[in-house]
Amino acid sequence: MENHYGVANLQTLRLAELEADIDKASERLLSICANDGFFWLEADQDSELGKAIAYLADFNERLFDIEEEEKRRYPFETTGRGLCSGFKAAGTEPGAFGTPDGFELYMVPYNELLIDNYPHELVGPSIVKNEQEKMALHTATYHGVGLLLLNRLSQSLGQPQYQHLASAHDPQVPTTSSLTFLKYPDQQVGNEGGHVSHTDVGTLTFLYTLSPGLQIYHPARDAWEWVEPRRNCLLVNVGDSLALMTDRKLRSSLHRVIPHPSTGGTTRHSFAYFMRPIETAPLRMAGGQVLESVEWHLRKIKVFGAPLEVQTEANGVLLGDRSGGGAAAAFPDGYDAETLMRLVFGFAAKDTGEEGGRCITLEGMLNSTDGRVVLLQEYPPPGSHQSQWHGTATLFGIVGYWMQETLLLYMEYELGVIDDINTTPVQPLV
Ligand SMILES: O=C(O)CCC(=O)C(=O)O
Ligand SMILES: [Fe+2]
Repeated sequence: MENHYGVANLQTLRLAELEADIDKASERLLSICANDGFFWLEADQDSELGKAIAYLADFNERLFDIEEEEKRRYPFETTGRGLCSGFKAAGTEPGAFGTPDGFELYMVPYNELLIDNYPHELVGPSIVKNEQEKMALHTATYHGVGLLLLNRLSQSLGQPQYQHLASAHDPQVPTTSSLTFLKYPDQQVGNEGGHVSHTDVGTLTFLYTLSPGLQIYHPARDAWEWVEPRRNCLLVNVGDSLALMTDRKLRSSLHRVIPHPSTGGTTRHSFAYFMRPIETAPLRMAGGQVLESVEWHLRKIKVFGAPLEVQTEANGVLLGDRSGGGAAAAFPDGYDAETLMRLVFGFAAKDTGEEGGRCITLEGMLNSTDGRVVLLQEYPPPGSHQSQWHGTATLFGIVGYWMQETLLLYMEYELGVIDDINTTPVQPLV
């Protein structure tokens, strides 16, 4: 596979300097979260976080050594509540190229590990049950680091409306947070498998992996860039919920996983602590609507995980009577996802006369409470000096599963094959 991607140049923060708040660590944290949305967090090997990473890296390998049959007893769709527990088999959702994804995952929910008197008992393979206490201990360490980062961000953001970030992550209140273990088995180099382009739904993601494959989208360079794994460093990124809680002062960045040219035939492991708000935390959406964090979480996870027949149905909604190609709905000759992205931006850029942002909505695509799902949100206003790619990340973040069909729809609109798409003006962002 031709490797024409550069390497992302991400900044590093040391946990110890954030704890002591020296060398302007809080200010740097805010600036990184507002610009890149991704950074390295370096942990001393003998710190609590260093020990948590070492334990979970080992656990990750052992978890995926067990028979798949045992993991399949805990499908994430029906295990626990809040779609944050259990197993997803490989190849069940669209991957980075629209063909089936190349990873399996297993989620261990925060609530069952750490909330006192939580009514749902932890279920799962015996390895998970047997190591519940250790996992609880290490998850608490991760959560504590997350709270430290949120407190430092509140401090740097200053204004009163941003002082609640830590309390919206109260460690004793139910949340959709989870420890998530991923395995990309037997990666074949080429345009298949991987993990679809997306933004993370939650607050902060703490990812650890020693295998390449992860890419981050760099808006200014209009390019995907590899993340080169680093030992003893967590890759931290801002998720949608934190972007929403800070009125998008922080950036939730687009990323994906594709097979790296050096990994043909090998297995890739990664694991993450997905820190998410308490279930009842209010999140103000782009259009002004306020959703409870759990509702937002369920919507977005359903978009990632919608069953094939629902997607086929949506092809009908999105593309007239085109017979459903499912996740692998073919692009027309000569178009790939990135060409289509450019087409979308071309379209967006042409709208420079608009006041305020625009959002494209499709009614009732998901069974959501208000019957509408925002598919594309473009902001700040076209023509503004600020980046309009941020809005595009929101497009991919929310669309996830539907991304290719949406792009195809845009292209058809752009080429005049269809003459109408439903656009609804939204409040400009401040
Ligand atoms: O496996 C990876 O490196 C990234 C996984 C990821 O982005 C996710 O699970 O949200
Ligand atoms: Fe992610």
